[in-house]
Amino acid sequence: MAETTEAPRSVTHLPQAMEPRNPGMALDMDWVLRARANRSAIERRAATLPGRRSVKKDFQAAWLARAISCIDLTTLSGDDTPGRVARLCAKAKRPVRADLLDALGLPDLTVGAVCVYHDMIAPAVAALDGSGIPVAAVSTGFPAGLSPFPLRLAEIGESVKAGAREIDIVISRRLVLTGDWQGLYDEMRQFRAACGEAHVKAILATGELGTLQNVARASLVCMMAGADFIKTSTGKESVNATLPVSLVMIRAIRDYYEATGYRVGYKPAGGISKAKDSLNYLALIKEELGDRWLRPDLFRFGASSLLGDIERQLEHRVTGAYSASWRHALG
Ligand SMILES: O=C[C@H](O)COP(=O)(O)O
Repeated sequence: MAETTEAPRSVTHLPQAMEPRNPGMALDMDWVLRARANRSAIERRAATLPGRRSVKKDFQAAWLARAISCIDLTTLSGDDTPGRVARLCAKAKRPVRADLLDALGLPDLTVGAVCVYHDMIAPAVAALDGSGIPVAAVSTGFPAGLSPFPLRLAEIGESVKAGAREIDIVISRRLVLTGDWQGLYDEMRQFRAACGEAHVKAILATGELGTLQNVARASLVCMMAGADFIKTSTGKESVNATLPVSLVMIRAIRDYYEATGYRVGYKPAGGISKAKDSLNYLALIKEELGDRWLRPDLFRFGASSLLGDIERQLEHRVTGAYSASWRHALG
């Protein structure tokens, strides 16, 4: 089994994004229709990743810290309250106990963002004030994206006004399922325009797109329409982030970068709850896209419970014992 032999370069205090924003381009239908995905080859490659790559024990804590810095710490529940969001934000600012960081020789760190529904933006912005951690809001009739189009655009505007610096939109899956690439492009263009300065993550809901070829094409169309990030899932589909889907999406990101010079970010989301899984995703990104993408301006995990497991693993490295998972609620 190959091991990644290096520590991640600088765990925290990562330089702020200097990346020029993807402006998008005209819809290139030939390119979209050329995009294919060979399911069996992709599944084979994804299946061998965990066996081929492992992070050397000495560097595991640093890689787990890197994973934390890339988490969009998320709560998307009908019973969210300002109190729960404030507790989540406290965790976002101090995701790992100071004594553990000291023992592991890790500097202070925070998560990448806090991700909430519209009504929870204000309490999140208040709780994160002065921390530099952005609030991301899910939008456009999340999770199904089937509310009237003008309302979906208005929702984006309201969330930006409320202080969200990142907007996670859901695409209309039917546009993909019917091959209406122009319709998807136009929709995404308008979502991007409504976001203004806020960065836009396009949620493809890959578990509902039918084929990996559709995932590849939808990824390209959203990037052509100006997505800053492409994101797998809402977390509410029956199949959410997977390694094969990720391989398809990050190869689309690589193709887009090679053709345009613009780096688009990647966010796997939904069902990523184990520290070990987060290391597999980081290894995949490192192999396919390189180190530049292993920073929070270009990579995020959408996750509600991953942080808790990472903290348990870090604690285990210090104390030799695992604590009960209930001690790591909220994250
Ligand atoms: O975008 C984030 C997802 O909704 C979180 O999903 P999860 O609760 O399965 O971690």
